[in-house]
Amino acid sequence: MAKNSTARIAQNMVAQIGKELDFNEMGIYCYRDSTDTPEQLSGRLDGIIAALEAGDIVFFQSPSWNSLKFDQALLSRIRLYPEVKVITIIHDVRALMFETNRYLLEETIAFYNRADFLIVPSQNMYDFLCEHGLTVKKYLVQHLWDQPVDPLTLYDSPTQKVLNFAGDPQKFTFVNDWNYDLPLHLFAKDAPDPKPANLIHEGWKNSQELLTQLSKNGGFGLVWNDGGYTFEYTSKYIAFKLGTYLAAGLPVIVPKGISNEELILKNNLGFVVETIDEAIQKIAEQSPADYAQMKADTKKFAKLLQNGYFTRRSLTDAIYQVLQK
Ligand SMILES: O=c1ccn([C@@H]2O[C@H](COP(=O)(O)OP(=O)(O)O)[C@@H](O)[C@H]2O)c(=O)[nH]1
Repeated sequence: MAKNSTARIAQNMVAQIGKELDFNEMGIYCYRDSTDTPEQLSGRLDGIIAALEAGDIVFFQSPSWNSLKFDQALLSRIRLYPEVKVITIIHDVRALMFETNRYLLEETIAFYNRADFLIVPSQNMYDFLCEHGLTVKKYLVQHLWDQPVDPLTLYDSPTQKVLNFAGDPQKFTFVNDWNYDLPLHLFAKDAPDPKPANLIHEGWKNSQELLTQLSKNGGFGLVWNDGGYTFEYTSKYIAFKLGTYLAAGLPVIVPKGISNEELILKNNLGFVVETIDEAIQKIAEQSPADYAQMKADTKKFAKLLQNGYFTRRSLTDAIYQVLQK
């Protein structure tokens, strides 16, 4: 997996928080697994689970980003140990990410059905999976991705009227035509070509630099997409960037229908809008005092993400529940 990929950042973060809770990591190498012979695959799986013992609890971060067949084989190997409990953390559902992957849905749900407990990104995702054959009754909802960071590395900018967006313009093409007066700071390796006048290209930053720069820029963090199939997915998954912005202390702008809409409104963490035009208007109309209040509420909430409490809560609560009838 690419060093900078969001999936990798998220999985490493969960593993790191698990280690802080005294879990042992079973690292999984991401590779072209179709090149393995059955013997090679078997040896590899044994290596991954070498420290596993009967009665252990295993958190399976799904997908491993190898093939579904690989994940199924690994789970079968884990399942050979008596009394093992498997808690599957659904990071991403490949079948829902791209329309061309939809055919994988049934097999993916069959894979989830082999877990004793599920950590799902949202209630929407759980309900959707149930409608398509999910039978696991024990689950909890994760809600947000944490973004562990030392708050002393962050700034407190009073700037209100700017937007920040972390994402590749090839995947989120709306940034290529940014023609609003409100400046948009783009965090991505490549700038759109031609670059819109009010788009400030920040380049790719590592996690710490990104958080620091976001806090320096101030304004709002934007969670947006190009609609269509991707939008259907965002009503069920958790945008990683949402946790990033909030941990940096920035209120957010999110599209209506996103899985964590309620949480954002309830805690005064930003605006839920149907269009970018609406977002621009809301920001234009917002008084400095209202922004300061929103920011203060966001900074209070950010402590949860900065200290990894969403992940800690999910991991410990899942154990608590899976060991009970
Ligand atoms: O300069 C950058 C831009 C992005 N990111 C990371 O990439 C995430 C956003 O990636 P993506 O758009 O793929 O994720 P999504 O929000 O769709 O889950 C951010 O939250 C950051 O963790 C980063 O570290 N540096």
